[in-house]
Parts: sequence; structure tokens; C-alpha cells
Amino acid sequence: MSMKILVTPTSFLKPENAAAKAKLELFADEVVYNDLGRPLQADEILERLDGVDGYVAGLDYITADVLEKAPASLKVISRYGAGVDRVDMAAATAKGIKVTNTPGTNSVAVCELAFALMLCAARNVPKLHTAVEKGEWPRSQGIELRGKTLGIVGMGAIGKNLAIRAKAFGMTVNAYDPYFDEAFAKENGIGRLELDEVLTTSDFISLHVPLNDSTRHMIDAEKIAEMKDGAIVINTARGGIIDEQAAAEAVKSGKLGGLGLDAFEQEPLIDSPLKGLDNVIFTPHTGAHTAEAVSGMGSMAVDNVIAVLSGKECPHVLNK
Ligand SMILES: NC(=O)c1ccc[n+]([C@@H]2O[C@H](COP(=O)([O-])OP(=O)(O)OC[C@H]3O[C@@H](n4cnc5c(N)ncnc54)[C@H](O)[C@@H]3O)[C@@H](O)[C@H]2O)c1
Ligand SMILES: O=C(O)CC[C@@H](O)C(=O)O
Repeated sequence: MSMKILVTPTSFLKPENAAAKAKLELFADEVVYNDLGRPLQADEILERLDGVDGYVAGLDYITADVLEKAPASLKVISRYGAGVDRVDMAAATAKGIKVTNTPGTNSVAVCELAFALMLCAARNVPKLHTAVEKGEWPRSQGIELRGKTLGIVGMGAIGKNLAIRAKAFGMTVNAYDPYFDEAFAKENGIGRLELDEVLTTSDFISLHVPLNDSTRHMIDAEKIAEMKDGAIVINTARGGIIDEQAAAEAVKSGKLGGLGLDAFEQEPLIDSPLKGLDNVIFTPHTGAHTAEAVSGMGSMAVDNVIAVLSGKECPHVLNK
């Protein structure tokens, strides 16, 4: 039977994925790559789905409407990454399309970026860099992570990696997660708190939850008001988890001491109340983009699509 695969994450075409690309091209009769260099819009997905059996998906929004119009040949959406918030899971399931992801493949990459954002916000690194570029020499004062409290919201693969690194920096680490891993917490000296307790006691708060109906805007004006004055909030998860307007106002008023953000409600970030504020640090949804994580996501996403299309057991199917 002939197989056609659509591959849309542009970082899949990096040299680190040469082996995964070769494996896919050996398996499939035709592989169509993203020629636009960015996530695809609905009409752009549909234009490329004709006769496609498997779809290795980047950060495209695969809505119910797209899935309804998708050809009957489509059997599997293999997310290249952890988050599946941009795939309408109910619509995929209703159409018999399996959805897989690549858990754990980018957790070190993302936690290291979260840590970088914490350090940059603590020492205002981007502002100092810009000042030196301009010929200024502002030998400003920041704060240390040592002795501070980090609150982690969502202690899964990324949250756990962050917790271990924060402990090594001499931080007190507490976490909120409805599926809290007691054994990991005991072994690593992590405190278990409710969400409100994390918010009221932390100097740094880092978000690592999936975006869904229960986490959308979980950090809003009311929750920010509960935080310590000067708290620094890091979000490398998904944009919709923070109410960006409320966060911008809290930075302007001095309630928040800073923000480190890798994910946004609208990407790319063009017009935003968050822009132009002191100690708000942006990265362009690049948490997973290390050589190691790109290779990990690519090889697992390819293995997943091949396993499902070959009728083999695939441990990463999310809608069995
Ligand atoms: N910036 C990036 O490039 C990037 C890369 C990878 C993942 N992500 C995002 O980060 C998220 C987390 O990734 P992960 O690999 O750690 O996933 P994971 O599934 O290992 O961990 C998520 C954790 O969140 C917990 N959780 C779920 N709902 C919660 C809630 N309401 N409150 C508190 N905790 C809750 C879960 O129990 C789980 O332990 C992903 O869903 C994805 O959206 C972003
Ligand atoms: O596709 C990417 O580049 C990032 C993926 C990341 O957001 C994830 O959900 O793991």
C-alpha cells in the first residue's frame, strides 16, 4: 500500500534529523515538507493533506473544521513535541485519527530555557546588554536565586527537571500539580502546595502545565494579586495560560518584578501590551529548539507515525 506523509515542523529539516528524515523517506512513497517556514493556516493544511496517511505536525492549529474536511486517508497526527492543545482531540477521535506526541524529548531544553529566563530576569540581562551596545555602563543591581523560593505549577517532565536544577542553585522549591509525584518530591526535597499557596509564597513562579479548559488564564489579575510583590513569573508552556493584559498591567504597576515568556496567545508576537516594558523578556517559542531536543522530537515523531501506519503498538497514542 502506498503511503504519503505531510511533515510541517520546520526544525525537522535541521541536520540533526537526517536519520529520522531518511527513515521516513524509506518508509513512505511520498513525503511533503512545509515550504512556508512557519506553522500552517487551516487552508494551507488542507491544500497539502490530499491523499495523506500520516501528518507529522508542528505548531499548526488542527481544528475541528480542518479535521472534518481532512481526507479519509488520514490515520495519524504525530505531534512533534509535547503539547497537543492545537489539535482538536475530540474531532480527531471522532474521525478515527490517532494522535501521538513525543513526551520527554524536549524537557531538558525547555527547563534550561526557563532557568535562563529566571536568571536573565533576576539580573536584568537583556537591558544591560542593550545598554552596553549603546555605549552605556549601568552597573545595576539584581537579586540572587540562592535562598529564594521557586513555585512550579505543573510538575511533569519539564517541571521536575527545573526543580532539580533550582535545588542545585540553593532555592527552596514547592510545586502544585493535581497528580503530584510524592516519591520524586521526597527524593529531591520538593514541597507540595496548593496553587494559591504556591502563588503567595514564591519569589519566582514557573508554569509547566498543558493548555486546556482548566488552565486557560489560570494566571489572571486575581491570581497575580495573590503573588508576592516583585514576584517574577516565567511561562515556557503556552500563551493562553497567562492573561497577558493582566500581566502587562502588573509589571507596569510594579506588582510583578518581571516576566520571562517563551509562549504567547498570538504567535508571532506583533502588537502586545507586554512590549516595551521593563524586565519583560521574550523568546520566540524556542524552548524546544536545541540540537538534542530537535533530534529527540524528530526521531520519536517519525517512529510514532510509522508504528501507527504499520499497525504496530505505539506507546505514545493519546486517544486510544
Ligand atoms: N516552549 C516550548 O517550546 C514547549 C516545549 C515543550 C512543552 N511545552 C509546553 O509545556 C507543557 C508541559 O510539558 P511537559 O513535557 O512537562 O508535560 P507533562 O505532561 O510531562 O507535564 C505536565 C504536568 O502538568 C500537570 N497538570 C495538568 N493540569 C494541571 C493543572 N491544572 N495544574 C497544575 N498542574 C497540572 C500534569 O499533571 C503534569 O504533571 C506542554 O503541555 C506544552 O504545552 C512548551
Ligand atoms: O514544535 C515546536 O517547535 C515546539 C514544540 C513544543 O511547543 C511542544 O509542545 O513540545
